[in-house]
Amino acid sequence: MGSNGHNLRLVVNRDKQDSPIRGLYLITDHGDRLAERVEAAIDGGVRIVQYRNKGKDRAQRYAVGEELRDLCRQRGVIFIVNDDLDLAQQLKADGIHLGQEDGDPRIARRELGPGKIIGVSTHTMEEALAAQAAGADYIGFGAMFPTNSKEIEHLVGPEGLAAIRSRIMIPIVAIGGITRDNGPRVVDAGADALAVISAVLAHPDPFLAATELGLLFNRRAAYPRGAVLTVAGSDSGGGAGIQADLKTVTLLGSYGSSVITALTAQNTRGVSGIHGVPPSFVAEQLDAVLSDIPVDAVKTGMLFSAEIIATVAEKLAEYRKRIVVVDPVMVAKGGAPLIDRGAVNVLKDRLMPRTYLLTPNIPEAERLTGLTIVDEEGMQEAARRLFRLGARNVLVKGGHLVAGDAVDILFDGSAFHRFTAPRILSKNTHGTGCTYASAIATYLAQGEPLREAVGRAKEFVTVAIRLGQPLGRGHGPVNHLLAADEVRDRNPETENQ
Ligand SMILES: Cc1ncc(COP(=O)(O)OP(=O)(O)O)c(N)n1
Ligand SMILES: Cc1ncsc1CCOP(=O)(O)O
Ligand SMILES: [Mg+2]
Repeated sequence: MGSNGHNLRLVVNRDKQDSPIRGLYLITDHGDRLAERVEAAIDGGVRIVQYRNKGKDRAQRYAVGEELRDLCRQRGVIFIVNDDLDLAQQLKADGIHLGQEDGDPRIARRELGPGKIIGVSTHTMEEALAAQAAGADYIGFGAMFPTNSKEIEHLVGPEGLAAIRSRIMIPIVAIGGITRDNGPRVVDAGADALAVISAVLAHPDPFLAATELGLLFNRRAAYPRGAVLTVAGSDSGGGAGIQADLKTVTLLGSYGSSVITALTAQNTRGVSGIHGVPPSFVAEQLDAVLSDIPVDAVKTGMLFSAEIIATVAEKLAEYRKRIVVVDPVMVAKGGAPLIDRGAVNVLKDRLMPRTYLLTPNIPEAERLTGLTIVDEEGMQEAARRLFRLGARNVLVKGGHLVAGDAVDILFDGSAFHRFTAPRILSKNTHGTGCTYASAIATYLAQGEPLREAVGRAKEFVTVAIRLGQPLGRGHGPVNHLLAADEVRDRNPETENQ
């Protein structure tokens, strides 16, 4: 029976376009709680598991393999055994992965039959061509980067993969030292799948680690690439709220959907009225979107009330959405409060622990931490405190500081990263925060690692402010359209992938 739990013969099409060998490919380690960690990784998006056990105890190897095989079958995940042909046959695995010293793929094909998957480790063009000629269904190719998981003799790098890409018609599975941060180079070099051990199985949260790595494959998807859900209020004036969010997401190349938390009667001069949406209807909107649309990133803006914040936190947990950018909107540009008093504590207690990136401005950071922030040192302390409250990453935006460049500070739990841009003196800045957070969510959904996503979003929002529209008699909106054109022109290579 195939790993999808049916009696369907797994017909492996060797053309890479139709092959199931794509995306995130997990290789097992020898650590404790292996099945538990593998299951979390599968829930996070792993679609191929390679059981790699170098132990001497054959019974133990079989027992662990059986448990993993059953898990993969239950979840419709391909189960491949490393090196050992007998073990692969005993476990009725979906395939085998052979090293250069592990036997002839032609013999493996004869033993396993046409419906099984055969992968071969390769390190050079010659080895890759030979494996392809021998009938391999895919090749492993590496190592991409240095790794502690195995003694490696060949460090070929993404450049080595790019060099063989045009001559290899079967899937290329890149391997060796791959992480969320260096993975884009490997995907951009042409890898069909990323094989990892430690980036996922040594991570304290394998679900999140697999989710982050899985997003990298959106880098090559057709436009609109990546899907972003905004959960925010409606700004009737069109400059902020879900209107700004959907303009940003769409113009930067992703698919945007929206859940509305409040209706505001608003223009460039301020907010004249607010109607909160019943929390039950916010829940209904979230169910409608998250039960159907494959949302890669969620961005939250105005959440209005404690009940709505609790509802959003519950639904993010229910649908296991972890790439969540929370823009803690509290006060409108004109000074109107956009959140009720009790809601701030609920945001800290219920939503921040589910936040991938929190993007407070100075006043919002002060309200959330009780600090008074007058300089970058104060921004760093606020970021640390907000990280300790549960936000996985914190971006404190320095636009409200009066002196010097517009500096934002990103804290990822271990290091600070500065993002600077010339301060632009303009009154047409309505929607800046919404636009910045939505741009970050969009770039994350498109497979940019966090620092790159923040850097590109900072560039986009800075241009949008510079080109802001003198619309209305108050604070005009930032210019999403011309800013998207300008940043696209500056980064043409990202548009052609
Ligand atoms: C997908 C993939 N690529 C390469 C390897 C390495 O396999 P091998 O060369 O057999 O080395 P060991 O894994 O046996 O140490 C792999 N396992 N998977
Ligand atoms: C099995 C293997 N083959 C080449 S590198 C490697 C180890 C990959 O592990 P990690 O993803 O932790 O670098
Ligand atoms: Mg081997």
